[in-house]
Amino acid sequence: MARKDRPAKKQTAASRKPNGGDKPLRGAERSAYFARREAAKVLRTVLEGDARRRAVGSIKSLVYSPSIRNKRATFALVCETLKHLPVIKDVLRATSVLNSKWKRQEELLCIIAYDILFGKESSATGDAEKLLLSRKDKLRSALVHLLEKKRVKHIKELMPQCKISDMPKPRYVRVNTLKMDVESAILELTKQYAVDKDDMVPGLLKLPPSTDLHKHPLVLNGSIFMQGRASSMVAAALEPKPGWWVLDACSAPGNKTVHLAAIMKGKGKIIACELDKQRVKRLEATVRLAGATNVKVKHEDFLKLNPEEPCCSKIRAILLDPSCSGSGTAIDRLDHLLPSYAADDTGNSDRLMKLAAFQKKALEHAFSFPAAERIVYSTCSIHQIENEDVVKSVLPLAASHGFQLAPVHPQWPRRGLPVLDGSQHLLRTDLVEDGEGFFIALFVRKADKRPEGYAERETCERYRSKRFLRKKMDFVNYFFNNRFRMLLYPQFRFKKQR
Ligand SMILES: C[S@@+](CC[C@H](N)C(=O)[O-])C[C@H]1O[C@@H](n2cnc3c(N)ncnc32)[C@H](O)[C@@H]1O
Repeated sequence: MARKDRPAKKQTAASRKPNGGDKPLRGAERSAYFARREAAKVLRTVLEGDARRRAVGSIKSLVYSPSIRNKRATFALVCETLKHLPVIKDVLRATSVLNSKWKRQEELLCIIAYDILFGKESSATGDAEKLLLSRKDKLRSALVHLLEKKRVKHIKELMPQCKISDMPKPRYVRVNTLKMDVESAILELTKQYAVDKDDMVPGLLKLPPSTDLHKHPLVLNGSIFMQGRASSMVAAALEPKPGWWVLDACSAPGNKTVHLAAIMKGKGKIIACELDKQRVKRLEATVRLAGATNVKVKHEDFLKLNPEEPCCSKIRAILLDPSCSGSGTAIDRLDHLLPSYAADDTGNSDRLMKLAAFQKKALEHAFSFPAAERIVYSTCSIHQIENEDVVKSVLPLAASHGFQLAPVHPQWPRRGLPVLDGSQHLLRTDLVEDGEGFFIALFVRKADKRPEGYAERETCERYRSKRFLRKKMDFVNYFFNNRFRMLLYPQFRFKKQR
């Protein structure tokens, strides 16, 4: 093919030569240049999603997508820039850098400004770098001026949200006893790590902070699940018995569903209800991976499940872990670095009130399941409005169905906020002390408070199964008593049997 006929090579960010392409960049310089551009792209997606309160993905998932080449450097740049973002924006505003031409590349300028002000100074490899480096002194004096104005000595004093995230947090894994026993899992994991058994949840193991198990064979084959301590307390608090019918009302991605299946030793039935179609796929994948054959996935709105339907009327335990603000796990997802986090922090935003209204409705619906004896309500939120307030608002209805609050993991030291009767039964985990903020409430219905119909139905079921057994025994006795006659006179077989 003649040279001029060859299709032009598609230019990617990495193949394009920065700085007009006259001088090739050295290795480190080149990777820093591209990491800044990749970080700017991720930062833009994250901030746009946050502004619309519709994240395309978490920071981690965006950085770890295949299109990002330099993942470590990009991740560090995005996180550090986000931590310093309000300060960086103030400095850029004070130095009038963000004119109409550069406004369109605001995220890139923020990344470079971070490097100049707090990181390693950028090399003058691109136009944006050249612009900010030419104003380096102005940027630095604007920062000094800002600190003086806010009456702080160090920039860290302006970033209280970063103190929590710097604390090391142990890695917890839950052994999936449907596939592997706890001792074998410990034996395997201790080949590489220091492993301790958790004293709260059976089968939960504690490993050193920042242990990376994402590619560990036991994780990949579903023998262990990377699940936090507080999250693992939820299914354990429900204590369903093997053989029960159980409902996981809002179940994707299914971590608690498969924990329930393990507690029930794979016996009985779990109905895993999920509204969101995409998340149903993740739920199904989790169930498959765990080998939880007694789980039936239902793509449905929990609020529309009819408690009188045959499958629902048998349900004896309900786990309700509805959508919530996620403020208790925001640190893991790095949400605390986002601008919207500060807005929600007051605990009274519109969004929180809408979530609380849904949570209340869902909990009220759970009480209407006729055979339900135990209901666990949980959130990964630190806000009272989603936790104690929801529980308090449903107490009269709960009582009218014969439910009352019961202690959740009584040995745990942190309990509910004292804003309702029975708050000592509620469980809270603390964002700082425990590294995550969860809330768990357990409602138990006394046997004598079950609706009349249920007691009758149960008696009826018991009666039916007894009658079936009796019939079976009659047949066996008949066969045994008449075996010789049957062999000699084939026409005699079953003649007399009704
Ligand atoms: C906090 S997550 C559940 C996490 C899950 N329990 C686990 O541990 O893996 C809440 C889930 O409820 C689902 N959801 C929200 N509203 C629902 C509804 N009305 N009916 C069923 N599922 C719902 C959401 O799509 C989301 O997947």
